[in-house]
Amino acid sequence: MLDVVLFQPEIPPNTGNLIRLCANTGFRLHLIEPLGFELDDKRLRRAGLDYHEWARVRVHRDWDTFIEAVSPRRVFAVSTRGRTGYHEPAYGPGDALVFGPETRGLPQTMLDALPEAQRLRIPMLPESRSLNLSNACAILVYEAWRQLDFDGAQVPTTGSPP
Ligand SMILES: C[S@@+](CC[C@H](N)C(=O)[O-])C[C@H]1O[C@@H](n2cnc3c(N)ncnc32)[C@H](O)[C@@H]1O
Repeated sequence: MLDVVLFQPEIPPNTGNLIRLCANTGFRLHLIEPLGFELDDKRLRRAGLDYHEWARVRVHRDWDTFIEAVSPRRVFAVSTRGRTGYHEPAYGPGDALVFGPETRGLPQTMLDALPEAQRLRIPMLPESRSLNLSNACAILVYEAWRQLDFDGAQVPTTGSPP
């Protein structure tokens, strides 16, 4: 399966949504400190997460610690400053999808360290600023999972009886 990485997330409900997204798709979720909230923040708890939904969440002290612990196959930085459409890569197990903090986005140094093909952008109309973090992440997760034929899921097939 793939790894979703939230780099220094700031807003609890976004992280809450993404804990649930990852629990529902089997993607692993990594949070890179510093976080803009405590993990027991009541705004995070308000997301109503069950115990099992926390099972795939790991917190890392910093970016280097994450790289050392996980050794991702490839890193894809997802950014409004990306140059490659998010639908273009052929995703595979072990790839990491990295998303930036809500107010700042990913550091330019992180983007500069990656080849253009690993800096991904979700199309928007001209003059748009950005999507919400959890929406952007859901788009990427479902594209990657679709490419993996929704591995592990029960997928309804067209024409089957109700
Ligand atoms: C609210 S946005 C950050 C906005 C920040 N000013 C920027 O330009 O990156 C939070 C995160 O969502 C993701 N994101 C939002 N819209 C995106 C888009 N159109 N293409 C790629 N990533 C996007 C990125 O990971 C971004 O760091």
